[in-house]
Amino acid sequence: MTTVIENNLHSITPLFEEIPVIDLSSLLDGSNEYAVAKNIGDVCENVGFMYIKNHGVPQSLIDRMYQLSQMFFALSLEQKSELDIALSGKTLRGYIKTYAENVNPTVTNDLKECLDLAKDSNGKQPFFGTNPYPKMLPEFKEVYEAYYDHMMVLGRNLVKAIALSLDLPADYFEALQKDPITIQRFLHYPPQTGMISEKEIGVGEHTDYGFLTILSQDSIGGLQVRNRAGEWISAPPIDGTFIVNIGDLVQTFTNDKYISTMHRVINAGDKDRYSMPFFMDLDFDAVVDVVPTCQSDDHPSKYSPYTCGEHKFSRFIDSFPHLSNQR
Ligand SMILES: O=C(O)CCC(=O)C(=O)O
Ligand SMILES: [Fe+2]
Repeated sequence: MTTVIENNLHSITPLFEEIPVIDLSSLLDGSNEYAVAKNIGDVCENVGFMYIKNHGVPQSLIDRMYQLSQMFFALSLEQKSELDIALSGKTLRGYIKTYAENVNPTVTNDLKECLDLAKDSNGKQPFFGTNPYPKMLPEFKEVYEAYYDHMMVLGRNLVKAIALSLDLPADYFEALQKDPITIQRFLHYPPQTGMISEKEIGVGEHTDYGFLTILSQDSIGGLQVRNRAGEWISAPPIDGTFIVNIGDLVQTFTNDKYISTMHRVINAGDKDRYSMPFFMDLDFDAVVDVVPTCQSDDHPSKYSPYTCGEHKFSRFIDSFPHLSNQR
């Protein structure tokens, strides 16, 4: 079948410098943290999206995680539904079937299915609790936990770099991230052929509403990012990299100096696409408020402080029908 994509869904192949590739080696080995941090700061100011390489996560572990993710999505709907997110109450973990979560619900039905996991804990607040695992895939838990630990280490290093880039102490955000809300999401986008309109694409346009997102995407492509000129540009896969973007919380912390950039996914073609975004936020009760280096008498704070957990939970209430009684 021929695929026809509506005009407003086209994207431009970017110049390389539009979504830069940042080498993390000298951040991770401590040899030149500040230079990498400044680089990251420039990107956060001008693009909001970057590729990172030499990130320290073993490729063999990433590959194994993809295999298990694909095996999970290949299970029957009945088997996947044993992990339905609605069964997890406020811990917000488990399987989200196609069209069950839409990030831009008035415009787009999201053609994707997800599995959301985090870290096992006995916390009582929303987002904290234990993971449901697919019992058909006994290896899943072990591989997942190793992968999650790596994402957490990488996340903390990137957060340190963001602090340094803002001329704050390297540990500035650590006090707000003792036991942060995190979500490791697994995504499956079925291919789309025929006439594609904004009414149904992989993920509708949105900004991420947390602090930091570290995304692994497979080799299929389909992620689009809106640049500062308002054009949609492709963020094609690059071997050995993750894509990092900052979310709404960083935009608040920096008084809009760093931008939380709009993006969307369209999997036009004939192959299934898989991706694995890791969302790193703050402690449930951490207060999100403009940092001292991003406000002054001439440039006062544009935001009233709010807590990370309440903000995030309210966004989830809007997205998940099983939470509608929490409004
Ligand atoms: O799958 C992707 O490439 C991006 C997914 C995304 O934007 C999200 O889950 O917030
Ligand atoms: Fe996103």
